[in-house]
Amino acid sequence: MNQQISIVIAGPRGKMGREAVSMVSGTPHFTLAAVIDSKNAGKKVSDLEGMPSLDVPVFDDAKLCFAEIRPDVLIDLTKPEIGKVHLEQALEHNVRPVIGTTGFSDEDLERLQNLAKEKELGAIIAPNFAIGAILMMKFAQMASKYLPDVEIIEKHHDQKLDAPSGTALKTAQLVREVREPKSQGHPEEREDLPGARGAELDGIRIHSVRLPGLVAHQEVILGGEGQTLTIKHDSMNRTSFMPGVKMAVEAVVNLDHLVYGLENIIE
Ligand SMILES: NC(=O)C1=CN([C@@H]2O[C@H](COP(=O)(O)OP(=O)(O)OC[C@H]3O[C@@H](n4cnc5c(N)ncnc54)[C@H](OP(=O)(O)O)[C@@H]3O)[C@@H](O)[C@H]2O)C=CC1
Ligand SMILES: O=C(O)C1=N[C@H](C(=O)O)C[C@H](O)C1
Repeated sequence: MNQQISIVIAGPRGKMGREAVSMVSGTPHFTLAAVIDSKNAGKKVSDLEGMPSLDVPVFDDAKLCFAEIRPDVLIDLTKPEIGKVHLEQALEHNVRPVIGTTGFSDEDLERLQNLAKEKELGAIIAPNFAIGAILMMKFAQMASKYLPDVEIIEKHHDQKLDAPSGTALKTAQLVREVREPKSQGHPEEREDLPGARGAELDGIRIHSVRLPGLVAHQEVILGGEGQTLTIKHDSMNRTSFMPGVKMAVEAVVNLDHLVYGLENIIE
């Protein structure tokens, strides 16, 4: 029988938060214990516009919420500067965080990894919860051993705050693990318009597109002599992320350290 897991969601009115509220409240062994919403303290989820009729309290302060509710897991789907703070506060209150919020630097990750280690508490930071996107990243890593010239094009809706996307960064980090840093393109190439060659991580170029109409899409293009390989993933809607969120919640309760990337859970 599945273990009953008590969950708090931060960012419930957001595009991802709404999907998460629906997934958690519809999963028999999950209990939605509270939500964290900085604008609606003291209300119930059922008072929030367009939300399901749930008698679940709304807190504006994460620390207060964790102290009063004592949930097993926090799901954070807010924005970069808030996600980091919530993760730390969750660990301080012995709550295991599942963080979908993107925009973490290498320094942030190291600090948070150390904090989870000190507390011997599970935590997951997942730049992308979609199983197809995780496979796309793994396939790109495998392919870059043989075709080490790699460029990433990520395309998102125009409400996205962070660039490059967490997925593009994670892809570049996975590629970096298996290939030497290298300079791509002509050694004497120049940018006649700054930014024309995109952002760069150890020589891997990342190009970020933001347009209305898009959801979340990424292509990894690898080039070799006389050939290219394109690995592409598209999320058409945000329900595509929910099986991964569910999997992360089920996994984090059995972890005693921070895991960065769901590829470490599905293997
Ligand atoms: N890992 C993954 O697979 C995915 C990750 N993401 C990431 O998830 C995050 C959210 O994305 P998305 O839902 O599209 O964004 P939205 O802007 O739609 O939602 C963000 C929500 O966070 C809320 N928020 C802001 N500050 C706080 C706070 N202090 N406490 C509680 N809630 C707060 C906002 O509320 P308000 O209206 O009050 O500002 C808003 O409702 C982003 O970082 C995005 O990159 C997105 C999709 C998939
Ligand atoms: O903001 C989004 O929408 C998404 N953010 C994540 C990212 O930065 O990679 C995951 C997905 O691409 C959607």
